[in-house]
Amino acid sequence: MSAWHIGVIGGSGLAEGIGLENAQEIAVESPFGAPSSSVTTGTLDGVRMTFLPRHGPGHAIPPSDVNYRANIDVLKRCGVTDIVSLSAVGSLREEYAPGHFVCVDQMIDRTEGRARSFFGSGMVAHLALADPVCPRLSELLALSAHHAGGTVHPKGTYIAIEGPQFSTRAESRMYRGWGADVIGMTGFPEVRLAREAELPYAMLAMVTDYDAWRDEEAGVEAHEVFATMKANAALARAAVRELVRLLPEVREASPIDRALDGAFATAVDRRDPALLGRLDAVAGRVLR
Ligand SMILES: CSC[C@H]1O[C@H](OP(=O)(O)O)[C@H](O)[C@@H]1O
Ligand SMILES: Nc1ncnc2[nH]cnc12
Repeated sequence: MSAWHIGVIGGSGLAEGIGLENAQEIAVESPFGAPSSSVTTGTLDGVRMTFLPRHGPGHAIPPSDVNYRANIDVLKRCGVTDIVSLSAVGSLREEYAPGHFVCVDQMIDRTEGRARSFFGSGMVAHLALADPVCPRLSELLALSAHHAGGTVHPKGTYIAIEGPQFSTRAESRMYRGWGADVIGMTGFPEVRLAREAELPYAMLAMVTDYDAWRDEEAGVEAHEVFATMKANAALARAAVRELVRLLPEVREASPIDRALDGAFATAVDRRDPALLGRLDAVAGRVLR
């Protein structure tokens, strides 16, 4: 049992932050390179919160160039216990309309060539990812978004594409056929890395468009995403404020807090000391 410390990763249209009290901006270094930005740390209703804009100040970093490893490492170094991702998504279902929230529960990875693990040669780790999202945090998030006045879908399968271009109609229809409900460009490898860092992760996805699968309509364009996000950013911030009110006073342990237990394949005498050094925050609990 411990205190909550929620890390919020703000996506498109949410770089300005979530209105923290006693806010302090801190530049935190990571052995995995430069994070998207300095973090803003503070409180909301007495709960410790740390905010990081995924695409950096002024949205200068595209999805393929976000240093997801540094971002997660930095949040871990700040003492974050759980991560909430705020993300703009396209909808692949008629009933998930622009302006609605989706609390994603399953995810499909179509990204390419992004650094997707903190581990590697000299320290091999295999973690379970059958349920990529933390059910406890995701349920609380769905309730918070509902309390904030949003229309919320408590489940949905998210597919991450490499981007930066949006999908063709054929791709969009194929993803529907695969069972995906919403589409974005940033959920992977973020969710993989959060799990490796033993941080429960939930995504509050905000539907901004219908992607490209509807025959009678033009495909999504970026200005549509930005306009919908602008209109709904206040609702997303309100959902985060509601989340803080709904959190149980004490944080019960989650199985994800121990995700690295039993995950290491590499014999102790074959481990790479340089890599182990970089893992001081992410895997500090087990390697100390
Ligand atoms: C601006 S349209 C595409 C852009 O929006 C989403 O970003 P985020 O997930 O950070 O909210 C999507 O993944 C793309 O990066
Ligand atoms: N249609 C879409 N495809 C990929 N990422 C998105 N982010 C918002 N809308 C999107």
